[in-house]
Amino acid sequence: MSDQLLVADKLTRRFGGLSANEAVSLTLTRGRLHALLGPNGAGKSTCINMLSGDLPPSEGRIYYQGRDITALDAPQRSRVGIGRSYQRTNIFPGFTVLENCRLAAQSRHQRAWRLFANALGLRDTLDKAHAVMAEVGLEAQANRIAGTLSHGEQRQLEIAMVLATDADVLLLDEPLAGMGSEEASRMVGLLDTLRRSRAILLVEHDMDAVFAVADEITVLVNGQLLATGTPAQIRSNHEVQQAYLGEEAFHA
Ligand SMILES: Nc1ncnc2c1ncn2[C@@H]1O[C@H](COP(=O)(O)OP(=O)(O)OP(=O)(O)O)[C@@H](O)[C@H]1O
Repeated sequence: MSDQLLVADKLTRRFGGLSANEAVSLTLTRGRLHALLGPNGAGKSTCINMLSGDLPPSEGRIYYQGRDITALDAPQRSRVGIGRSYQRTNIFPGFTVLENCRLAAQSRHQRAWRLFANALGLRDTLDKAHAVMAEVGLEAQANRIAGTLSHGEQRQLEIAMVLATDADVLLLDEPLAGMGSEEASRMVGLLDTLRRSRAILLVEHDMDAVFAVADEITVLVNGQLLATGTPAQIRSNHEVQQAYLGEEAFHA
């Protein structure tokens, strides 16, 4: 089905004797935000690293729009349409917001860029940069040096840079980390909008945000998939409640 953009089929990743992910399967669908939850060390980063191509799986396959992309590395996956953000902000702090977005736009079209380095190519990346700045709400900051933005704006910029690569699968690793409540609710609003035309995988510790924005939630514990379901199903799942004993989000 064309709306199923990314399918992870029984992904396993071992580090020596440890199974950081054991036969984890999940599907990312256009128009839906899928959150990945789990206590520290559950295997969330390992999972996102396998989907982004930063870490090869020990076993299992990954499909993008039906095509097996397991063998593609991270830059190749970025070019087919899978973008990721990292736990730590990953921008060029000495460049302006606009320049950061243009560099990201160029990275997707690297080959075309070299062959056709002409005015049209420059215009295309400039147009793309303006479009993504507008989409995340940073248009007014276009000429600011990225390193002088607030923490929340830097995370917005990082997402703009992922969008500039034309990604339709967004793998977002803790985009709310370190944010105050106002910045966090702005980011939740942004995720809500971005999800409409893309598929999003969200790794996030902020439970309120996850339950507010997710269409579907997968819970990992010790590298194993404990449950997948709607927020309401996950909240009332007894095994999940046990894994998160004491967490308010599961006792509402
Ligand atoms: N490169 C590595 N080498 C060895 N062990 C690793 C490596 N990366 C992760 N692990 C181990 O795999 C398990 C899962 O780690 P992972 O970082 O994926 O969990 P996580 O759910 O993202 O945790 P957190 O919420 O703390 O970020 C942990 O036991 C971790 O120590």
